[in-house]
Amino acid sequence: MSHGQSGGCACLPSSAENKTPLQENIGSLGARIGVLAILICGVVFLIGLLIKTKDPEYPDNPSWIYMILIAVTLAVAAIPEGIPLCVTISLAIGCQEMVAKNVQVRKIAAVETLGSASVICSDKTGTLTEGKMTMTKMWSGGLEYNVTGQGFDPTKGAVFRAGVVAAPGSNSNRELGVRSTLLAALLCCDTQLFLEEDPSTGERTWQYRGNSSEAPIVVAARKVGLPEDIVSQYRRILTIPFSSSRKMMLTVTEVAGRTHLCEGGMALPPMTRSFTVCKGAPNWIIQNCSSILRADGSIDPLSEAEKQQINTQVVDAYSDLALRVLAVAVGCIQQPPLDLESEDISVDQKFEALKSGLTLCGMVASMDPDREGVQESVLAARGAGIRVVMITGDYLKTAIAIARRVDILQDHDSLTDSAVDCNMLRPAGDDQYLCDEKIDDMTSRVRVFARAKPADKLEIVKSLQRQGLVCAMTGDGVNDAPALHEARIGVAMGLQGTEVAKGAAEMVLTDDNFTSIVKAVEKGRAIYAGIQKFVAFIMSVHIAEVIQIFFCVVVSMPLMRTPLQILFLILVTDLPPSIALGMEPGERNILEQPPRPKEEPIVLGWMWISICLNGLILSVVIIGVYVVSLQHYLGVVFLSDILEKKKGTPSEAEIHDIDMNLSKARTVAFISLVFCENVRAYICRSFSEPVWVDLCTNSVMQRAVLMAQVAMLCAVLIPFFSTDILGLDGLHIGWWGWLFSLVGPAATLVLCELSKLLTKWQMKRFSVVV
Ligand SMILES: Nc1ncnc2c1ncn2[C@@H]1O[C@H](COP(=O)(O)OP(=O)(O)OP(=O)(O)O)[C@@H](O)[C@H]1O
Ligand code: NA
Repeated sequence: MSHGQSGGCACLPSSAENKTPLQENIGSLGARIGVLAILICGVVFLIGLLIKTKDPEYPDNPSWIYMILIAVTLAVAAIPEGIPLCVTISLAIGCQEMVAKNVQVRKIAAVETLGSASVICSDKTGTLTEGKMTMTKMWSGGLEYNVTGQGFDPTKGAVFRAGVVAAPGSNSNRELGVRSTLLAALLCCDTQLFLEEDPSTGERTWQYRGNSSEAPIVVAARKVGLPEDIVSQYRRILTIPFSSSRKMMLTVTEVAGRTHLCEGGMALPPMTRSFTVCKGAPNWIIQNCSSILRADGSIDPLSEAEKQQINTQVVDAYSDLALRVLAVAVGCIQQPPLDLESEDISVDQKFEALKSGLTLCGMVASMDPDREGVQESVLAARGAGIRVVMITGDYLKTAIAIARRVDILQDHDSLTDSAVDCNMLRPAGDDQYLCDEKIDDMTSRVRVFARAKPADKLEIVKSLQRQGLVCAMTGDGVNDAPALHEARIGVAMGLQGTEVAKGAAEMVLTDDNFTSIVKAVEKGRAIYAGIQKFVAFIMSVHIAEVIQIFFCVVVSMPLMRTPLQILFLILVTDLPPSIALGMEPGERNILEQPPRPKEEPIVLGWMWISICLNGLILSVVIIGVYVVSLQHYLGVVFLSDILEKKKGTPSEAEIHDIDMNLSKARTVAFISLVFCENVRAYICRSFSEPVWVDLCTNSVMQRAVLMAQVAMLCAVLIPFFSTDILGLDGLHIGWWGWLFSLVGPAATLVLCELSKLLTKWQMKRFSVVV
């Protein structure tokens, strides 16, 4: 957790929101279809004029008026008005469903970007691990100790000398090194323990308020019987808070009048007025120490050789056990080197003046269990072709040990290639990063970045995205905001995160859990796949409409539908199944496929073929139904024959009859098309799998089809609405009409299912090319 200062880099670039790839995709698709539609309209208009097409209902009107009407109909048929609407609905519903997966989406477009994530950069503490640390080992004066007990319960557990069998009932709680280290550490903590009562069960559990690294210290201090009300017994003069870039915390406490640090603790030299404690990253603290506290209470100079030895035998050894190690160093001050309480002196100056020449008092090591399911999620992400990268403030060896436990690093990984200390990114010192090529080389293979500062995250995410990867990046602190903003998918922590981090992020994990990210990616992929499915579904019906109008004009048949009927089909009967397609649960192997390339268009080559094929099948089927119906009700099919008939029968009633029969034929074609579309909605649930696989797994689809049927019945049966507004007449088509309209869906089912064989083959060829 990087609750750092709100310093320099926390300012956010205030650039306008970028469009997501999907929105760009849909936009350019729409533009292309628009151009195509205008071209087709023009061609059809000219053909119609050339062959002098006439309106069968108003044969006296000039041809060009009728052709304008047809051009409008064509435009309505060609432009897929439903797609942007369905995309918006699908994304909104996706956002809703993500909430149930503990993911709050702040920017709606992130839902689909998620599906293309190719790298997840995750924090360690609290995201991959539980962030509930328990001290299991400590070290002081050359002696090693084990700490027993579990969780934050300070009433059970004690400290025991490691490797020594203690007499029954005895422990090391009263040893000088143990008490001095824990009390000193406690003086440098701002964390409290309390009992929390579960309102439903009444069960009381110990919890902490404050910093997760400090909680185990407070717990252990109570286990050895150090005072609980430390604040009232020791007055703190100065606090230099922990920061993610300093990785240390320092406090100065007033100790005037005391001879010992605490009961059973180290002796304080005479005249000591204040007491400095610095706790934090061991390597840096040990470097700053000049002396060491021995087990008998004496203080000896600390040689470079001994520092080396402590680093390898204690710090590295504990870290290899996946423990987080904090060193505790102390200093007894008679006369402070500067005015500690002055506000004119900066925190950094005070820190510089106080941090050196300290005495190494001891080391505490805490264990942080992995979150449940993290390992499975890491493996799932890997199976899905997504790289998981750990970026942690912790020590390299601890980071490696935990990365191995959760399978971010695997046995065969070479450590020099896959795990680095972030100092490697800036070997020349702070803020002087390597050149882009060198950083890219490093980020292309490294999966564990240790001792990271917030600014490192920004460099890493920039580098990954330079390599064309779509990066999800977690963060919680104010200083993480620039990295979250830069990442295609910034992920803030809901529990531990600051408001600034949430503000910069695309989404917020309400449970801070890594597994939620992977679930969200899976969902994102399903939503994207759903969008592809309804785009294909909607596009093919438009293609069918265009072909059908084109055909009617060219062979000189009365048009099958009015613009209003087409709009009703697209926006009323077709809409619910389209939305249901967008809510498809996602095919089973969705996490076994590689992430889609960033630039990939929403409609792929093989999809175009499938769309056109479906459109063609639909138009052949529906034209067939229409022609047979015309023949059935009117006895003729072509425009010229109808006009001929009208001329031959001067009686008003007979002319009305001809118009009625034409309307009946259109109604049968309309009903049949709605049936076809409902069958196709099920067929379109998969591009390659047969329709009967998982037929009923999308319950929304059943309801959507029901809605479409009801809408269709309303359109053809409600007297005034159907006849006078839509120009349909379901009341008079007779049983022949209803039965015959079922031929359409049956033929569609067979033909579209057969076309999947071709699509399957096309898909395979496509994936070989990619
Ligand atoms: N309260 C604290 N006092 C002193 N030092 C601390 C404290 N908390 C953490 N540290 C030191 O800082 C390091 C962690 O730094 P940082 O907060 O940047 O990482 P983190 O956010 O806890 O870990 P992660 O990035 O994995 O979530 C620890 O390894 C420890 O050495
Ligand atoms: Na972002």
